[in-house]
Amino acid sequence: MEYADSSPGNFPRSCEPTESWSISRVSSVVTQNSAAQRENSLSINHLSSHVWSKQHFQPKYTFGYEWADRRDVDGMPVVRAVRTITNQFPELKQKFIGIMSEELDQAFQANILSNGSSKIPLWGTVKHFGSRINMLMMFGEDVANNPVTVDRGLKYIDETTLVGEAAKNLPTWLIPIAAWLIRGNNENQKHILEMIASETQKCYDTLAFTPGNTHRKPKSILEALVQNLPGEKYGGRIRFDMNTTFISSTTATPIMATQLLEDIYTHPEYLPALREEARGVLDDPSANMTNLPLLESFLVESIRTHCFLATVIHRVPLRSYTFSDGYTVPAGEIVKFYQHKVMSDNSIYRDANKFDPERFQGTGKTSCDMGMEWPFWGNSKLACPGRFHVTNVAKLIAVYFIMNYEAHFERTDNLSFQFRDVNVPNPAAKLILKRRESNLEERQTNTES
Ligand code: HEM
Repeated sequence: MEYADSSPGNFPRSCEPTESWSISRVSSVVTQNSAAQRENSLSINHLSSHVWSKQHFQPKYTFGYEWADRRDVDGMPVVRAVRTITNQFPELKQKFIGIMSEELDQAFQANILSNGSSKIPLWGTVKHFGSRINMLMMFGEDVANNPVTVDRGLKYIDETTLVGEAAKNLPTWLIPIAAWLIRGNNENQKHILEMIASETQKCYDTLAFTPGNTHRKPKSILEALVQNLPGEKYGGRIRFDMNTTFISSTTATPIMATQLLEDIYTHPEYLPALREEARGVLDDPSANMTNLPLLESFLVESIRTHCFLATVIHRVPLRSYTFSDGYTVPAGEIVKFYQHKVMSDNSIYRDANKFDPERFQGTGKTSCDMGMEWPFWGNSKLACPGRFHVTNVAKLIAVYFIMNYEAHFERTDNLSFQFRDVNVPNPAAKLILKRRESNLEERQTNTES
């Protein structure tokens, strides 16, 4: 087989051998197109995403409850709820800008230099306001504007990641001790689960008092989910779906946005053209972010070169599975699609290691594409429903920065680094910002015209 490779020695990133919890079942990494295409047409009861998720998240230890497997249902309610809210991007855009503007002003003031410019920690800043944007979309404005909940939510995500790692790497008897050391009395998780319960209750109360509300436009994924599941009030499903989606999605958009900013500000020669293209976008309530060809090309190239998840489409065969070329994966072994190899393949992308901002301009390729050469969002059956929101928000953040600030990095080395199979922004990277006075005039002209 041309690409399939189950030998740990051949992995260029550090994800594989460190998965010690699966050492007895060496992970298979599949990058061959035909193999993955076939997987696409398979029942999810054969190659299970759910079993992999359980091994990855270790819910028994991280969340304190086991997961029911419901993903066989087509049009899963949470997927529909995410799509419903994603479609409201034009209405949510000004609120997203409000959060960003408030937090960037604070970061600017807190890190101001004697010459009037400011040196902000880029990742910490974007992570915080980007996570609030995600919380607004998931739970609504009250939650996103509550600083205690936002703070506890971010701590809960970090703690869950650490407890999950501990559960995968330590002997069973040590896991509760490690979990206690990491999160103490688990106050952050309790706070978030209570918030989910009380917000859910509010949505059901609204539905009960005014049944006509089933048809009103939901203001959050939670409200859309309640409308999709009117009989689930006491079922636990809402808590499961919202908690899992919160943990897995909240910091992903800020990672993408930060890496896009890294790429833009390390290619300053493109700033005039990017600004010209983005003129008016922040003030136009109908602007939908899909008509920015240079920025789109930047984003596609940024996703391709950072490829922040080296592997995707993780599955566990429930019974042994044979790929079209004869390669058999035994039941219980993890299979994952090695997208980093595809994204950096010179036969697909000429001079693949080079960051070329214009590579995709005029090609029709977009950051939301799906397919074997663009597996970033998963395969078609379980593809990420959040992808339109994520790419819209990443572009919105980039436009906000480039229209409002001149900026450069204090140092351009190690802006992102590898941690296992993830390419993460470096928290130590600092961006030096100077306000663009000319932007005020531009915005006034745009509003007048
Ligand atoms: C950079 C950000 C993100 C990336 C890279 C990403 C990527 C993915 C991938 C690879 C999958 C799995 C596909 C598969 O296994 O075949 C997935 C599933 C999913 N994602 Fe995302 N995602 C992101 C952000 C989000 C956001 C912001 C939300 C919603 C708030 C979201 C909601 C979901 C849901 C609900 C699923 C499960 C889909 C299903 O079971 O059908 N994602 N995502």
